[in-house]
Amino acid sequence: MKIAITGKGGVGKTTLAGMLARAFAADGRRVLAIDADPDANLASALGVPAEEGARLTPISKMKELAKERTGAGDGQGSLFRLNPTVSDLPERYGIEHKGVRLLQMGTVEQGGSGCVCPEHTIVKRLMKHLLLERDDVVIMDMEAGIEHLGRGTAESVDALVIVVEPGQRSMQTARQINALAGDIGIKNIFLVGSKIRDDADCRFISAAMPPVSLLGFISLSEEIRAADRDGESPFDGGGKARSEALKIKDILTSQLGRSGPAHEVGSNR
Ligand SMILES: Nc1ncnc2c1ncn2[C@@H]1O[C@H](COP(=O)(O)OP(=O)(O)OP(=O)(O)O)[C@@H](O)[C@H]1O
Repeated sequence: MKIAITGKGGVGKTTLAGMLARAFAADGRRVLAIDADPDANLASALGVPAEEGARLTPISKMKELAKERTGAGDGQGSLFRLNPTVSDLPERYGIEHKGVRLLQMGTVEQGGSGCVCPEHTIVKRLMKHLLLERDDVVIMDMEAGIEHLGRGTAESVDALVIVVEPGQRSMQTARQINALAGDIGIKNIFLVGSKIRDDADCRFISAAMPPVSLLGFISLSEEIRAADRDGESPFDGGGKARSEALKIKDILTSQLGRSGPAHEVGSNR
């Protein structure tokens, strides 16, 4: 099952991605969490201790690896392989925490004149590998947008979860992402309301984007704020945040069970 999480900056994407990853792992699923947002700290949201998280380097920053795998020389415009081997990278460069393997992807700008650098090639190829060839539950924490998903890989995303907070600006971003996602062939698009204070917030979000299925809500909570401060996962707190995340995971699983996955490699167990 491949799940991409996006939404406007600061709405709670990373918090949700971390808790969902932990929720699937708690079910005994093999989970790969991909940090594809340079601003995010998915490691901390997963509860990875800071010193362990510091060991992670974004794949997009591994120049030597990119050179080695693509065979690229030093010179500008030199030729290099466009289909490098990447299947070992999650195990080699990811870290494991409570059943979740975390990989930091980073982003790569395309070169000025539209040229594609070796690092970009590695990231694109790895993304394709994770979406098309891996058997895990893959949870991707993305920037506000879906630039990581090209036409070729977007079709393999089983669910795009757009996180919104109760406000016009995050809903506006959600509508834009929804339109774009439909254009590139993502079939299952869902909404999660985050930082919810009361019933009025729930009603606002429920009414704002009717064609998109709502998976549930994460309450605005002191528990989540304190977990972020202390570098812990709110999933470990055992409070409301955990139960809300488990509920969202169950609804998502049952919704996807109904519509069928976009791409199935094999059994997950
Ligand atoms: N439900 C919540 N209750 C209280 N605080 C929250 C909640 N969700 C997120 N936060 C806090 O809001 C801030 C942003 O959350 P988070 O990093 O998850 O959002 P994001 O959408 O991934 O942000 P970015 O776009 O910057 O990566 C963090 O300080 C986080 O602890």
